[in-house]
Amino acid sequence: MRLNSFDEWSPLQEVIVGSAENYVSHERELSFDLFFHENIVGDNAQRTEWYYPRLGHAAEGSAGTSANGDRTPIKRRYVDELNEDLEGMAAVLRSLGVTVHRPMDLPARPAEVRTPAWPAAVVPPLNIRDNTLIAGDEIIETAPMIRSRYFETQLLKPVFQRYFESGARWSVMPRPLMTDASFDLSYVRATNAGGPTEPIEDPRPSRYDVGVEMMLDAAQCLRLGRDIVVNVSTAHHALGADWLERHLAGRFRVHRVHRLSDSHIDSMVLALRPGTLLVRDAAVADRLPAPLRTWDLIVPPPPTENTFPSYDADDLILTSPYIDLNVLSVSPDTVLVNEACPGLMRTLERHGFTAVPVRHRHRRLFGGGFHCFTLDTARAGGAEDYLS
Ligand SMILES: NC(=[NH2+])NCCC[C@H](N)C(=O)O
Repeated sequence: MRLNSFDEWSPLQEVIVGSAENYVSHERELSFDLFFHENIVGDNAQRTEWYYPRLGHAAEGSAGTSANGDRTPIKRRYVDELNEDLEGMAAVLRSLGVTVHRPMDLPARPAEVRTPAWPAAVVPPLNIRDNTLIAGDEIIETAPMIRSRYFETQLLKPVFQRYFESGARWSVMPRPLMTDASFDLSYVRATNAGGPTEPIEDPRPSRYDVGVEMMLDAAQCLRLGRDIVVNVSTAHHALGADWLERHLAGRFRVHRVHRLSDSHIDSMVLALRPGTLLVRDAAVADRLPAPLRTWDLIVPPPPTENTFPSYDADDLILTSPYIDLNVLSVSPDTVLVNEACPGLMRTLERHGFTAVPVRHRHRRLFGGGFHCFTLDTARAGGAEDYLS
């Protein structure tokens, strides 16, 4: 087990696939609403066609959310089917010769954690891409932005420890106190002004307020050998990018992009091989560092509503319909794609890729696709310079 992962496309040797065991509810409180509100506003408010309104009573829940959060239950059928799909994904990866690791499962009893500033529920380690950046031979646990995900990387410890024992570096970005005042609310308030979703409640004062803190998800990053593109939309993201830049100085070049999306960029742009980007829209390239603007762009057909299961009014939709752009490359010419997206598969095949269809039904309910719920820990590529 040697940790080595510098890019998103070179031959995949080892990967962690997330777990949704005992995913019983979403906890609605400021940090959750802020993150998914941003997403739900539509990933980037400048493009109204990317709006997708929050559904059901849960939408009203954010106005009256208690300090400990409002637990919005998730139907057991969805969780069971998601776990079936995760097992199916793992089986496909193994059939392609990839070593698959899994996190510890969340126990069945409702877990709760407490910090000096707040208590929170604990959600399973599903979208493991979000809270850990693998930068070459280093595990970097990023500074979380959602209270119910604060200790999520603890469930990955057995895997991380084995990589560390094999020589990996292992760092943790400073953990935020994550009081309401830790968040820069200006962006989400500006993008919501008069928009279709409810405003974020005023932050509650706390004795632990220290001002805006660094909070940055690894899914805001795109890894390209010795270069890492980082999306920054808020002051708390910018502080996280400052830490990353300082920590990686001399090993990686960090390139900031401004508000490419509200936070995560892996359903906006992915690099499928050197010189080729999969993008939601050709205009995305204009927001990227100059060397990437000359790369070939693959723009799949826009998603259609019948691509997704129909849901009830009380089911919380957590992603845009563009979530299936969130593919996973197992090599520079082979990509795992949601089997419900024949248009995307055909588009990739026209560009010379092998598209491997994999079932993943409820990606909109759990906030992520194939790239989100995997963490590629060993690929063949190295710290190449793809941007010169
Ligand atoms: N690593 C992740 N969880 N990425 C998911 C990004 C989903 C994106 N906000 C969308 O709504 O399409």
